Amino acid sequence: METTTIGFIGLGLIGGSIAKAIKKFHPDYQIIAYNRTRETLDDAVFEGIVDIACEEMDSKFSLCDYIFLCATVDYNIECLKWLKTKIRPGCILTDVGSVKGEIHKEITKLSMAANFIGGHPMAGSEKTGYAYSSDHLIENAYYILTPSEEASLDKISRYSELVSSIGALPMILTAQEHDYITAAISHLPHVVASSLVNLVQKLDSSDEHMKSIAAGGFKDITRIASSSPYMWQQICLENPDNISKVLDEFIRLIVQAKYLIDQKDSNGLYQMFSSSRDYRNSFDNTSSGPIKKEFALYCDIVDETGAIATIATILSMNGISIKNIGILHNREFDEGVLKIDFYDEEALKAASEQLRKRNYIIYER
Ligand SMILES: NC(=O)C1=CN([C@@H]2O[C@H](COP(=O)(O)OP(=O)(O)OC[C@H]3O[C@@H](n4cnc5c(N)ncnc54)[C@H](O)[C@@H]3O)[C@@H](O)[C@H]2O)C=CC1
Ligand SMILES: O=C(O)C(=O)Cc1ccc(O)cc1
Repeated sequence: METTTIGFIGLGLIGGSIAKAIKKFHPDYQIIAYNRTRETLDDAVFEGIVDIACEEMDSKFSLCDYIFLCATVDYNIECLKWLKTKIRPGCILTDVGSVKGEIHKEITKLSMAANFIGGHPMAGSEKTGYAYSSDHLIENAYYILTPSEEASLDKISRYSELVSSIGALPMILTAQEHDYITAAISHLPHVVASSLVNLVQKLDSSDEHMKSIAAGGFKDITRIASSSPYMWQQICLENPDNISKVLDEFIRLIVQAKYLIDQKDSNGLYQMFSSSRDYRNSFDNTSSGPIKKEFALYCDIVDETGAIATIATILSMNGISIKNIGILHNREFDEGVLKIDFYDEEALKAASEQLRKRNYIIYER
């Protein structure tokens, strides 16, 4: 039987992560990739992720059963004209872009709808580049599919199966539904995070006290302000109507909050914070979706040199990989604790057991 061949145009955070997940679950699949920076392709070939590296948009893409467009949303669209003459009839052409309406319009214009199923893994980070990609980035994440009207059921079910087989959760939406939903839960938050950071920069004095003191809460809600400016510029340019619509609603809520504060409306303020707390607490944290499942433990440590290294050594001696480690200061843990993130539940359980055995005080939440 012929091997399945999968092409990638753009091999950064998302392209790299999907390629790595495909190689992990389907080591026999052949991967062809083109990326603007050649070193990325060299790294991916060296790691055994990419089998055929292309110097340019190469006619080898005609071999592909699937082609993933994984560059920025504008470039994904730019590639279509070239691909139109190259893809084979049964090829499933897809993208991972954060906006779907524009690419669907172009696909229809170019009469490529029978081959196109839009895709969008709802996972990622503020980092860019292949170096940050990983085979588990999209694990348990919703992976939205927006099939063109002309895409056959066979293609849709084949693509859904591929998505499930690499550990993600396929969900089918129309491009319009997708762009409205992501405007609210992804695009607006990036605009808000960026505006909050710009606000503090504007208000801070020359001694930068605001910047120095900015603590957990501010950093939590502004992490995504460190994302790629070009990527987010392009996303805003492709989904302006939906972003503007949800922004209008957001501005209304901000004006309302200001009014409650100006009026010292204690009931209104309590209502505002309690309704957001209740709704936020009702979010499902078990599939990563926009909120990643965490496998974290919190550990009291004494403030002395080598304390973190000792814990890291205990875990590594027991074959437990750490995803992230750092001191956390917040009200819940007055003294500060060490927060350690793991890749999965098994590692979390094993780590708790090992550390408890050595009399560390562990909190799991
Ligand atoms: N960053 C994130 O968390 C998420 C991003 N997305 C979408 O995924 C797409 C890619 O984003 P990332 O992987 O984060 O970006 P990235 O910057 O890590 O990767 C993009 C890759 O495409 C390559 N590229 C860009 N322009 C090119 C061109 N003209 N020719 C050839 N290669 C080119 C770059 O060299 C880079 O390797 C975007 O469309 C974004 O909307 C979707 C879900 C999450
Ligand atoms: O870093 C985060 O939390 C993100 O929000 C990542 C992200 C960026 C773009 C997307 O289209 C989807 C997810």
